[in-house]
Amino acid sequence: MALLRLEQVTRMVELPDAEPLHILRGIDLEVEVGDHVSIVGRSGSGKSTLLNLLGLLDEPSSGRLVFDEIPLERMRSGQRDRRRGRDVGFIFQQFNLLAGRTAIENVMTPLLYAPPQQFWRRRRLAADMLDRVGLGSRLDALPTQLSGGEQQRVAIARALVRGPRLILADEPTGALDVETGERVMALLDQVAEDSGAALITITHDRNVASLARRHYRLDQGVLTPSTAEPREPVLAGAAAPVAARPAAAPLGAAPTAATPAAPIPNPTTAETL
Ligand SMILES: Nc1ncnc2c1ncn2[C@@H]1O[C@H](COP(=O)(O)OP(=O)(O)OP(=O)(O)O)[C@@H](O)[C@H]1O
Repeated sequence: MALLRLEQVTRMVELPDAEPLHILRGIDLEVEVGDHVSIVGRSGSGKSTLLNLLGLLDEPSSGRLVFDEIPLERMRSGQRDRRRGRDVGFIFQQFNLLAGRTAIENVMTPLLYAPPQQFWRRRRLAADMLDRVGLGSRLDALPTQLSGGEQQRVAIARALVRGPRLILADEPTGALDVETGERVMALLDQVAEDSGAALITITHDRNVASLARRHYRLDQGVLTPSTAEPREPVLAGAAAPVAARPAAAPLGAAPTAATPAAPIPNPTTAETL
């Protein structure tokens, strides 16, 4: 089933005393439930602009965007905000964790609208999610006490705690070294798949892109399907090459056949919080 469909979507901005700037041109994209899509593009190709549309943060200048069978133009802004809060999880290059808040407090943030009496339930959901990304023993660590890879795993837990149907990862490994980035990406791919979420990874890193099942290239606002580019050779001392779906076990709590995954918080449960 198509979770997200873009049909001939454009995005244009009017500039004072200049020609309009056509940032996105006739974008067609369909993302299924459980899909993993990579979008690769150079700086200035329109990636952030596209991400804002995919995340229901912005509207197309023309064309149609349909989320979960509902055309964007038929959603009122409050409905769109609720959809975004409930169904879309964002992961950014710079983690964007709240300084001075512990790992578990950060992961609980998307659940904060819940009534105060549900505090322990929210805490349990957040703790389960942190356990799932291998940080079950670091619940009370502050961001400054965590490595870059660990901070990104907290950000992944935060993005997934409400059981979103779509995860948008914008250069998710951009602030990490090659080895840590590959392991974090493998984990993200795995938890997204386990929770049945669609994952769209926007990146300039072809190794990160190679994990996706479908590949696109964005060039001057034009999106075209592409094949996976060959992976970069791995430098001496860096991580061993990973397969298309590498095991994330070294991170700690990733599932294996012998040790099944901790349950992903049930979206419907999280939704009712
Ligand atoms: N509101 C705006 N007004 C004017 N120009 C804009 C606006 N938004 C984006 N642009 C321009 O549109 C182009 C695409 O911007 P966008 O931020 O989407 O690129 P990007 O691929 O995300 O780049 P990067 O990888 O460097 O972040 C850029 O040339 C940018 O300067």
